[in-house]
Amino acid sequence: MGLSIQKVNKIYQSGGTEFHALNDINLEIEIGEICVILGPSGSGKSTLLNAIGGIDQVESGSIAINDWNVSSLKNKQLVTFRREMVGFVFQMHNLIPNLTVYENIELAANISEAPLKIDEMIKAVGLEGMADRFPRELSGGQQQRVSIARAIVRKPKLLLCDEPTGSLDSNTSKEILTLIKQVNRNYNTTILIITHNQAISQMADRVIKLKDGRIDSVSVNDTVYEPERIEW
Ligand SMILES: Nc1ncnc2c1ncn2[C@@H]1O[C@H](COP(=O)(O)OP(=O)(O)OP(=O)(O)O)[C@@H](O)[C@H]1O
Repeated sequence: MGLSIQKVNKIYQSGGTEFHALNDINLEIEIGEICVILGPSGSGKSTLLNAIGGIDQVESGSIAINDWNVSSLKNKQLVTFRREMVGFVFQMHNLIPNLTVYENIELAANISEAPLKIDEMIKAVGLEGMADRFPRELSGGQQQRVSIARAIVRKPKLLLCDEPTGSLDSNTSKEILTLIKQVNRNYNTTILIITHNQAISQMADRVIKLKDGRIDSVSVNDTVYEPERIEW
């Protein structure tokens, strides 16, 4: 099945005027794909990601993920959908400052019926020995590792990343992308990555370009690079 988006429209109302942030978006993404979403600022990337993740409602059209018809879910079902299906990673990782690494991940694990083991998560993201540190005691890249652990501890089918390397240098970015690739491999997680960095599309199976709230192009890569081999 995978992700199927049909004729999706999103309109924002502000100050009495309407703004069409998404216009007739159609898109098919297969399970286990890494998909990069590119486009200028304001082209609708975050709006699309938030609609897919059930954070935002759309005006019309349908968004279906496996057996979930996201666009028709109501409040309580949306919460269940997000809890069972989706992990989010943002540029600003939104870790809770007065909780340790372990506790930040635990908080996410607690809302799942069968989470992965927190210690194993910490190891998997390369933070062994740092479980008791607070976010302020970590580098930006390490904080992003925690946010990835937090997103995947619930074993989401879909990992939605909004500028996950936006505030990181190129080497740290490659490490984080390598980690995201490992998540994709180990759990067959479908991954969507929003980025301004065209280079990141080298690791994608599918590249979507948005422009003015419309799909400008969709391409499928013949050659998919390992993140460490990306030419930055
Ligand atoms: N809550 C809102 N109310 C009104 N307009 C909004 C709202 N959220 C977003 N928009 C507008 O919708 C358009 C798309 O925004 P969106 O954040 O999806 O773009 P983006 O491609 O992710 O941009 P960026 O790369 O700068 O993050 C923008 O013009 C934005 O100003």
